[in-house]
Amino acid sequence: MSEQKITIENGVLRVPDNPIIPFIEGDGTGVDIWPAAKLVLDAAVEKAFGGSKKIAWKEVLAGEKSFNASGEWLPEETLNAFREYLVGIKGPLTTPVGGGIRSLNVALRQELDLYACVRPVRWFEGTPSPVKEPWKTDMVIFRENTEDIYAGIEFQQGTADCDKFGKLLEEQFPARYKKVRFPNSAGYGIKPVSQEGTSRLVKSAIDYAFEQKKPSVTLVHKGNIMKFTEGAFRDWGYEVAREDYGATDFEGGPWQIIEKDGHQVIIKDVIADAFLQQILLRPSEYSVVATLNLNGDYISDALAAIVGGIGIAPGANINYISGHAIFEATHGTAPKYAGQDKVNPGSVILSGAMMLEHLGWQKAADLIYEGLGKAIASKRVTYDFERLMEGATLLKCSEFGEEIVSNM
Ligand SMILES: NC(=O)C1=CN([C@@H]2O[C@H](COP(=O)(O)OP(=O)(O)OC[C@H]3O[C@@H](n4cnc5c(N)ncnc54)[C@H](OP(=O)(O)O)[C@@H]3O)[C@@H](O)[C@H]2O)C=CC1
Ligand SMILES: O=C(O)CCC(=O)C(=O)O
Ligand SMILES: [Mg+2]
Repeated sequence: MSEQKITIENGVLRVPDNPIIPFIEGDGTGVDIWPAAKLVLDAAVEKAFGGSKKIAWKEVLAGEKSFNASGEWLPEETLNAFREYLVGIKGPLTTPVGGGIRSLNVALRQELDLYACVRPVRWFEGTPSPVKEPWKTDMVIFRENTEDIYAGIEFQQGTADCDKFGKLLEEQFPARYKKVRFPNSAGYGIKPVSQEGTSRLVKSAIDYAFEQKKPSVTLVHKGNIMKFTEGAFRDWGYEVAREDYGATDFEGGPWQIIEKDGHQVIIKDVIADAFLQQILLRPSEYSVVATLNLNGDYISDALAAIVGGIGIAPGANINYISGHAIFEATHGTAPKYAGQDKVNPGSVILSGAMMLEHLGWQKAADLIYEGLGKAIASKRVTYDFERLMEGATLLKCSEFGEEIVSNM
């Protein structure tokens, strides 16, 4: 078997039996999680395909490991590897609050134009949950990944640039400038939201809903307040449903309905704050969720908490057109646990299972779901679950990986 690149032809991935897959170990708990995840992914592929398929892992550096080695946080070589090999996976990377480097996670998404952050939220039987009926939460978040305030256009209070920007506002847009409550001590952030960015994200959510036979796509926004960004997201979302999918008014509108190949998908919308209470009160009304970058960040952690926490919340950053994808957990580096072989490796493992599905290696992904499900059901779990379960056995991060493998 020779190591080969994954390629894309006419929008279809061509996956060799021994694909080269770049990975970033990650900062903080990355050193604990990555080896456990690799063990599980390799074992699942081996078991599913009896040795006829195998991932050729290629380590690429980013974050603290890279900075210590070369003085660079995100080397061009790493970006080029993800560009060249199309599909990769990563552990979490640190982002300092306030000053310092901007998020490397966000930079990777922007550099590769990975416009859809796809985060499925499902409950595994036996997982401890703060709600009474966690099985009713079964959603997939499509978070716009390249725009919104994550574009990083900010002006720091007290700098010459900030003064210049304030002056521009004052001179060119005096009525709006008057609305700035404390102009002499304000910093500013800009929130770009475009029709192109919205349309491609909402399309990927609608396509997914048809592929997976889901009943609805809900556009989550705060369009009552931010009319020309969040409100425009809603309007453009409905527009793409009508213009690209032939959607028609549902019960008089603005909700829409699309019918295709014997399946119906309702396109609806909800304001973000109402949505955050409804996911606790009426979760079964929501299925696929399309939303902007910041809303999606908040919503993914909130939904993860309902089904067991960010320790088992997976994700993928995908450009459905170019074929580029980087799979990664929803959680961060959890620095207080770094190097303790303690945290739950489930998020990166399930992100890896999503990657295997993306490669068309469903059999291997299913083995991971089976192994993880059985490990949780037998109450042999890491600290985050053990502390909430009665009669559970506490496992280390590495032991939980081994437990999944032995349950495949
Ligand atoms: N995509 C990425 O790489 C991301 C990176 N980050 C970065 O990570 C750093 C730390 O961020 P922070 O806000 O503390 O968020 P984290 O997600 O790292 O941690 C918050 C809490 O979540 C729980 N948690 C996190 N990971 C796991 C796990 N694997 N298993 C079980 N529980 C887990 C822990 O809860 P408890 O204390 O209850 O045990 C932890 O204290 C920051 O630099 C941030 O910018 C953040 C999010 C995503
Ligand atoms: O990049 C970061 O530090 C945070 C990213 C994040 O919170 C997320 O991807 O959910
Ligand atoms: Mg987040």
